[in-house]
Amino acid sequence: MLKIPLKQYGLLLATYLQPQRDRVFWVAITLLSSIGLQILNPLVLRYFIDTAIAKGAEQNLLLAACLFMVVALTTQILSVVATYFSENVAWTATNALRTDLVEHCLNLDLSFHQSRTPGELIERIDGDVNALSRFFSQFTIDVLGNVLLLVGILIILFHEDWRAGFSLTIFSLIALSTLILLRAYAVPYWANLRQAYAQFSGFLGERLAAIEDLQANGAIAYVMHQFYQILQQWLPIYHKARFAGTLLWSTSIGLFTLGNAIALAACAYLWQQQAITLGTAYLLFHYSNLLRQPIETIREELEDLQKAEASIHRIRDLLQVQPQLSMGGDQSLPEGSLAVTFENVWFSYEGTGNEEWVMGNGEISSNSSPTPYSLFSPPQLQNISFHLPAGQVLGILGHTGSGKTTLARLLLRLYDPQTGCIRLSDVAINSIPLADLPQRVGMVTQDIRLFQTTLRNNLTLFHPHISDDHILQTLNLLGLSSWFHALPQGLETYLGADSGGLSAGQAQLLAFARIFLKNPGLVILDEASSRLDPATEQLVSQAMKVLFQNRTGIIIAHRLATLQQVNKILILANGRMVEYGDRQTLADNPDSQFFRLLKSSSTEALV
Ligand SMILES: Nc1ncnc2c1ncn2[C@@H]1O[C@H](COP(=O)(O)OP(=O)(O)OP(=O)(O)O)[C@@H](O)[C@H]1O
Repeated sequence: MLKIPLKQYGLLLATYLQPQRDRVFWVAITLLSSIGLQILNPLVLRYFIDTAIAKGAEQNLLLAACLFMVVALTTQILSVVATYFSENVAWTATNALRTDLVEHCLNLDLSFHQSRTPGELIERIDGDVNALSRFFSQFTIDVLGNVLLLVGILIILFHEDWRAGFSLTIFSLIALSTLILLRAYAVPYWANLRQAYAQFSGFLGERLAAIEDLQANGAIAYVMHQFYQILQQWLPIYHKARFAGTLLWSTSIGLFTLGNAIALAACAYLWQQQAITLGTAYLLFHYSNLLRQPIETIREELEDLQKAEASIHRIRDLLQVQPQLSMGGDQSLPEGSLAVTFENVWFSYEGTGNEEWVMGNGEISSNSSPTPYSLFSPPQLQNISFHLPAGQVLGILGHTGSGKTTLARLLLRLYDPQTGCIRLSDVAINSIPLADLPQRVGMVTQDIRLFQTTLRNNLTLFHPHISDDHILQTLNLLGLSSWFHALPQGLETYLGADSGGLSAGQAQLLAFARIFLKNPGLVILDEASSRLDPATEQLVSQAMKVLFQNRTGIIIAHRLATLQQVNKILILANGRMVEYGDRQTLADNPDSQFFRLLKSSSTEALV
């Protein structure tokens, strides 16, 4: 039963097929013509047989033979053309839908993305859209065309002899309904198999992503053990699905053999009664064969419709999800470095909708994994207030989970605080257009992502207007020029899946260069907690100095050395600001936490 009103199918088809109506028109014309010709050709053959038996004029026989061949050839050509057009229509429509979905997802809030795995979204954008491809290209025309073909054949059969028409009509109805019923029986088995396959892919993907940890911990044997277990569970599911499929296939063969038998019996009877010619007997038999195509196609299309229905449902749900962050106002930030002010800021992830992204039928949407955060946990940031003057650098310290990254996320408006206000040089950040903020605030995260593309694209993030000279100057400034000159193809060097063999420190330097090219007024740096070799550490420290020149900086610090570069210190504990002040003043004050941290002089104390 359809769960989606017909109107919605219509809307979807109209949205994505309207722009290419000319092509759709040609798909319809070619498909319908090829169907018409398929009905016509047996009639030509009957004429040929009957004329030959009646020893008719040779010229007529020749004409009929030529006509038969022309029609057969044209049918083939038409079906190739129809396939070409419909593939084009499907590609264009599904790509347009894919583009809309990708753009939509990329614009959704971080809280949405953090509440689901990338795999889920890939399945929506790729799997579901693929399932719609046939729906776009052929569904309406195919169903309509094949119903017409079926009705056309039956009308001709009735016209030839009502008994043949009647018996083959009953046969068609029984065949169609049996196949649809059997398909319904087979579906759950196929669904189980697909589910098992999805689980297997998920298992494999997760393990491959963690290969370094697995090898380092000697966990390969454990993974292989789980792997065998999954394979063992898979086998019976596969057997059942294959059995159901074979049942469907053999029933279909049996049914159409029965159809042929009915046609042959009708022919024999009518021939005996001298009610039909030999040509007509052939015609009846041929049509009974021809019935197979529309019956099977209609069944397949109905099957596809069911798949498409589930996909449409999920895609519609995804498109209905709207960003919860406001787009911001129309104020602009002053040029140059930016002062940062937090005024009584409270923030909790629980209010952001992380757990509310439940959509529609709940298939993709429900937060299937239990939320790791207690519903009653205290806010992740509590009453944070501080002022960082423009051009100064702030070092944030605090134990794991104390809220350091969260504070940085608020500055980029990846989340909005529930109460309080954040200002950049006296302008409230929610009054600046949301899209403008990343141009003025740059952030280097711990987990630097390099893309599989050229070094230039990785640095400019595909902005074409940044000149090569500017890039080279930046690399030089950050102390990367000797590394750069060792690259085989300079800026065109392709960074592959292993990020071009870059070390964590080098990747960090590239991320600095990215930020430098944007020239923001505030730079937030989530320092890598992993240790760097002394040479790279030196390079990173130098580069940091350059990066913070004439800019306001915020460093989530993990190393004592970094703290020498900062003007202010903020210490967080469980989301609360336990200390804020001038670095030097705090370092000189034996009662301050910072003083104690410095005394302990261990890097572990910082994180
Ligand atoms: N997306 C999220 N949804 C819900 N809670 C979150 C989310 N991200 C972080 N938290 C929680 O918020 C708290 C603060 O996390 P945050 O990442 O800001 O800490 P941190 O000080 O940066 O820690 P670390 O030094 O380990 O990066 C933690 O309790 C964490 O579990």
